[in-house]
Amino acid sequence: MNPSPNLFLVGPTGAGKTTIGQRLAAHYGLPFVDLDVEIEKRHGMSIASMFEREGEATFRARESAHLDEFSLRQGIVLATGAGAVMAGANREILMTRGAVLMLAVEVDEQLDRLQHDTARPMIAGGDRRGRLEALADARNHVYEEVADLIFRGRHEGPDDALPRAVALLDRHWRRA
Ligand SMILES: Nc1ncnc2c1ncn2[C@@H]1O[C@H](COP(=O)(O)OP(=O)(O)OP(=O)(O)O)[C@@H](O)[C@H]1O
Ligand SMILES: O=C(O)C1=C[C@@H](O)[C@@H](O)[C@H](O)C1
Ligand SMILES: [Mg+2]
Repeated sequence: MNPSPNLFLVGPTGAGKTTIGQRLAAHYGLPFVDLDVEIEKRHGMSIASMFEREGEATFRARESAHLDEFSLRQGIVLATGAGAVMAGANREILMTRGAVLMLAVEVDEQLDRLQHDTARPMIAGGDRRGRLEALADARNHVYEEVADLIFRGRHEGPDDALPRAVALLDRHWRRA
């Protein structure tokens, strides 16, 4: 049972916010919202094209507006984009409108999971490891700051991760 109005997922790219978020929503019988997907649908273009054509600042403004709009719903599982926590206004929304679950993942595991990915502008170009390490240095402490609980990803598939995440949430909600 979920006594929180919403469940927000934060964490680095490739941590599983989309994949595990969808499965958690199905498990708890709640609607799932992926902020990145909603922004793409609303503006009719991929995030990669948005970065290229309109710039990151435009994307960030849309990300904040969408987070504000969707987080006012009750009883949803919402996956944020990996950079959403970097804006103070977004952190305030996340911390006041639901429970925040951080999905944590090591850079080696991110590299493994995203080895075939070409859609993520923040890690496009060369030196993917260097980019992921720099993002981890800048962001991991911020995810931890907003999180009510932290799920640590391992080298396992989503089918094995899901029951561990459910157990963590159930323990948290039993205590709440
Ligand atoms: N244990 C696991 N947990 C989550 N995802 C996994 C796991 N193992 C493999 N994957 C794979 O990792 C890939 C990245 O996951 P996903 O797209 O859910 O990350 P994300 O956190 O939503 O990233 P982004 O912030 O870039 O949207 C997917 O292809 C997913 O199937
Ligand atoms: O790491 C980031 O800042 C981003 C992650 C994705 O989820 C998208 O929100 C976008 O590509 C930006
Ligand atoms: Mg995602």
